[in-house]
Amino acid sequence: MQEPAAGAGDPVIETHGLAKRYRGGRLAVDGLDLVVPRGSVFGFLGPNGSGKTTTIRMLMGLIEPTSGTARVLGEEMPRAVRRVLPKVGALIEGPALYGFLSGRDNLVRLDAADPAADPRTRAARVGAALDRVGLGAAAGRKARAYSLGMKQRLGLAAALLQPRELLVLDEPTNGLDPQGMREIRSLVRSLAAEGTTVFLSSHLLDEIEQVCTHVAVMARGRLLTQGTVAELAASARGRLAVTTPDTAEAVRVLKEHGVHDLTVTGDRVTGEPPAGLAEPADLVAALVRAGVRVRAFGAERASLEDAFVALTGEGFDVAG
Ligand SMILES: Nc1ncnc2c1ncn2[C@@H]1O[C@H](COP(=O)(O)OP(=O)(O)OP(=O)(O)O)[C@@H](O)[C@H]1O
Repeated sequence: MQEPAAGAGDPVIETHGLAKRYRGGRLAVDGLDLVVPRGSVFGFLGPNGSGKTTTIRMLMGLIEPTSGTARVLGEEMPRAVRRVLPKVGALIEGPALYGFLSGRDNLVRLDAADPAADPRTRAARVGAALDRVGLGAAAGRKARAYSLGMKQRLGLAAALLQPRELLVLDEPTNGLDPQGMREIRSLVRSLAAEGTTVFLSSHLLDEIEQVCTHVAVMARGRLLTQGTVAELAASARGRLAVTTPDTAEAVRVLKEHGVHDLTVTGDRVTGEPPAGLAEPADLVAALVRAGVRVRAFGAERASLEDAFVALTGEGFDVAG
């Protein structure tokens, strides 16, 4: 059978008006238009309950959308699920592992369940996947003795048994300690460097900033924005910060010049610059003219967190 191949420039995931209402519930996903470029590390960011897992389930053909369409690797889901899924490695809601089997035997069992996997090359394939995730030395230990991070890596190894065009990882670092998180992140980076598109959901902003090239932000089932991480961070302007012993006078002068949302912490005054501010140095000159002793002045770098707060008016669980 001729398979319609997705071209190099086509998005790996594209949805139009994708929506899901669970029986008796409100819209868990509401009119989602998502475009995931090939070669990106795409962060799907949103607080718990914002609809990330529901979206991923629809993308993987595990549940039917209530309305709208989803294309994955150029094909309509869930209609083409059997053609698409072999090209996608997915880690959704923790890997299904047998605790009484070793890490290696878990992979052997999964590989054997894949009708397309050649049994003659199984041992080599399993060995390579274990090495890929750094579990080569622990391959003979029973999976129930694995740490959460090791289990997660074993799940990734399962997703990597076959070469994949796309990896879909639902909260891959959830519940991991910082070391486990670092391991998964560095694995994601190296997979991306080899050309695999990675779509990963997370409720952690700094995780997205560290590993992703692109981001889509979800809240209450709706997509707030999507684009490159750099674009989104640039859309939020950084705060101005002045270090001075004359904080009260500094606040007065800054307010006069349109700086708002001013806060004072010790000898530091920070605030939102006015919309039209072209030259922050003019503010320094004004402060100095008013006799404020300026010890330091700077514009803090806008983070993805600033952008998120600007979008939603809400704070965010940054470090997890
Ligand atoms: N099987 C289900 N039946 C009914 N409602 C559901 C079901 N699964 C999820 N929901 C609801 O849909 C909404 C979105 O949930 P979803 O799991 O997609 O969010 P999420 O962003 O992935 O959050 P989390 O990270 O907590 O899984 C929530 O209000 C949730 O309670």
